[in-house]
Amino acid sequence: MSRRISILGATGSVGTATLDLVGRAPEGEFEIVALTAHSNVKALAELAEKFRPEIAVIADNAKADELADALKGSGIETAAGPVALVEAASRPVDWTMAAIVGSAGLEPSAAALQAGSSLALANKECLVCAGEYFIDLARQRDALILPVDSEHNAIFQSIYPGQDKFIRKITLTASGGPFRDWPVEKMKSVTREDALAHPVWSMGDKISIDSATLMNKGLEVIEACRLFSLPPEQVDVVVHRQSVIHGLVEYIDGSVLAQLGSPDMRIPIASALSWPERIDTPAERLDLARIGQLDFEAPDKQRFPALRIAREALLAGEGATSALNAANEVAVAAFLERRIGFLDIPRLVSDCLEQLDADHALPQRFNGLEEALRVDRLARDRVRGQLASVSA
Ligand SMILES: NC(=O)C1=CN([C@@H]2O[C@H](COP(=O)(O)OP(=O)(O)OC[C@H]3O[C@@H](n4cnc5c(N)ncnc54)[C@H](OP(=O)(O)O)[C@@H]3O)[C@@H](O)[C@H]2O)C=CC1
Ligand SMILES: CC(=O)[C@@H](O)[C@H](O)COP(=O)(O)O
Ligand SMILES: [Mn+2]
Repeated sequence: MSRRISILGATGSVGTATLDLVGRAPEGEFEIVALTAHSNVKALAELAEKFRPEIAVIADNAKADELADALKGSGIETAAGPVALVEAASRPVDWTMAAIVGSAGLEPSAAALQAGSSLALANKECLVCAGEYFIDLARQRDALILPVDSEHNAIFQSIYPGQDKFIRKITLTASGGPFRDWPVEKMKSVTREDALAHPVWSMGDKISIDSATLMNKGLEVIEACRLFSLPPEQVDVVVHRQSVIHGLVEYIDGSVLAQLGSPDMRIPIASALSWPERIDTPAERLDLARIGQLDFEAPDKQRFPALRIAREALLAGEGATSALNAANEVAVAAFLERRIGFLDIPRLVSDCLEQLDADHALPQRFNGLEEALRVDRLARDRVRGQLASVSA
């Protein structure tokens, strides 16, 4: 009996890694319902021709005709625009990979859960922006959220069934990013290319910049608190440059269980795709003797303020974490467009949060997705205003 699956963000780093695994599965194992992208029609059409989904959706309305032309005569339905994206994500499937980047993934990922699909959640922004909503929705729909973010998948694999109540703390590892050994003076003038050169993982642009500022780890602390229902003080971060250990769970008896693996996203994706079973992957196997040494150090809060800013937002509640994420997305995009410096990213985020907090615009907890999206828009407008004044 084949499993019906959809991949939201099919053309991205996680999306293509997911399809690599799907392509290695036995014939008939999976029936692909929807593949989606934002604007990369060529890549989406090529994937659609290869994997034969029911529907291929491009989120950018302006690309509707280009996609329809690219798949003309293929027998594959095409659609465009945010409404079509949510519709496609709502189609009844057993399993959905949520691999759209940013808060753009909120509505389609929620639609998949609403339709009762298991949600393989790579899109950490869903939980950063509206974590309580997603957790409640999964409970209401009796749907599973399977963490794909490598650290959270590691924690998920290390929690023995029924023993979550015995957890003393969890630890997320961080590679430290490309600037882990750089003096702050040198960090002032890093280029887009420097920041995208992640020392360990090959990822999409946005998360690569987040890893360089350590905002990724801040987002992951928020993601972990909401996913595993833990208070911030029970979620630790340690810089571990080899990124061999991805996450650790310390229990009240002193036992620490961890998940290790080579830095290949196909391992956590496979874990979510096959759970509660396991499947083979082409990921390189660990050779600890060759690796030789594993290093650990505390994150440097002076050079990397983003982790502290994220933890402060977490304590302030969902309004602050949604605004943090939105402000960060706008600032990262501005850096990638070479409009601001690298160290401006955390500063813009912090300034935006201070302003919105002063305006009492940030609720402690959202009543629904619409409220989260309203705060998202508010924060984006605020940072765009700051950027306009900087570049004026
Ligand atoms: N890459 C990794 O190793 C990891 C990623 N993650 C998380 O997974 C998610 C995806 O990351 P990653 O694969 O690196 O991202 P990529 O940038 O590589 O891919 C993003 C995907 O989302 C699509 N997309 C972008 N913007 C929109 C939009 N506005 N509406 C609809 N679709 C959109 C892109 O389409 P198009 O190609 O047309 O632009 C692409 O398919 C992120 O939330 C990230 O934090 C978590 C852990 C590891
Ligand atoms: C692969 C993955 O899960 C990424 O989130 C990765 O962890 C980013 O690297 P950092 O540990 O440097 O943030
Ligand atoms: Mn991660």
